[in-house]
Amino acid sequence: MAILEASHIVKIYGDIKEERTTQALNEISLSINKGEFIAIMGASGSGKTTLLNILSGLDKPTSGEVTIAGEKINEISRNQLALFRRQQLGFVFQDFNLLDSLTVKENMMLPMILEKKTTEDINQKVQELAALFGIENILDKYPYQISGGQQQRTAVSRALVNNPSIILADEPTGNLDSASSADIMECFETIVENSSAAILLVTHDIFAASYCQKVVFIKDGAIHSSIVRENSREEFAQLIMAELSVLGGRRDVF
Ligand SMILES: Nc1ncnc2c1ncn2[C@@H]1O[C@H](COP(=O)(O)OP(=O)(O)OP(=O)(O)O)[C@@H](O)[C@H]1O
Repeated sequence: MAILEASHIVKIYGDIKEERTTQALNEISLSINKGEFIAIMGASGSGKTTLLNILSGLDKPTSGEVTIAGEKINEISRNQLALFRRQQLGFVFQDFNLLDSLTVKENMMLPMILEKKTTEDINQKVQELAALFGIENILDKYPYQISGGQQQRTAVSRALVNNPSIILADEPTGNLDSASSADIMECFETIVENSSAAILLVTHDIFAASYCQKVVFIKDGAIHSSIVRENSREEFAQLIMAELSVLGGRRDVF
């Protein structure tokens, strides 16, 4: 069942009357099923961030439609959209986006407090996710007292507290060393195995993308191709690398 459906998304930045426009997305259609784990790759400027912003309701498309969990997000009012995003979507960012003045536990609690969950439910969820991602012993620490990998595991846990239908991750391994990157990608694998949440990540990192079940390549704002993982992660990484070289663009920006 599709949890996210994007159809014919077009995004044009700028003032059409002044003729200073950039077409960032050109007729992108994409469907993500429950429990799917997908990466989007493409050269710098190909439209990845624009697409993620539109899929998450942060920005509106010039034309086209996004449906998440059966709701057309373009038709949801501003106030309702904030609520919808908190209930249906989980976000993970490159720079973790934790609140510095709150502990790990408090960072995880915040989205549940905003949802007015009971203290019992909140504590239970924190314990459950902390155990799943191995952060039980740092729950009372502040972000500056823990490593980047631990901060990202906290951010992944926070993204999951309200049981979202889909997790959107923007370069989640961008600020991590290779060991912590592997760690976070394994956390995502755990999510896919243990819940029905789908995961969509945007990345330049072949290693991170190789953990996914499918990689969609975009070029000049349109879907260029997609490949599905069938065998080992190492073999999939080779396939991704080959596809990126066909895609063209500067290698150093992937
Ligand atoms: N707010 C904006 N106003 C005008 N043009 C924009 C805006 N945001 C992005 N663009 C343009 O739209 C195109 C797609 O940009 P986008 O940021 O989505 O690419 P990207 O694939 O995420 O790049 P990167 O990998 O470097 O983050 C680019 O040509 C960019 O210059």
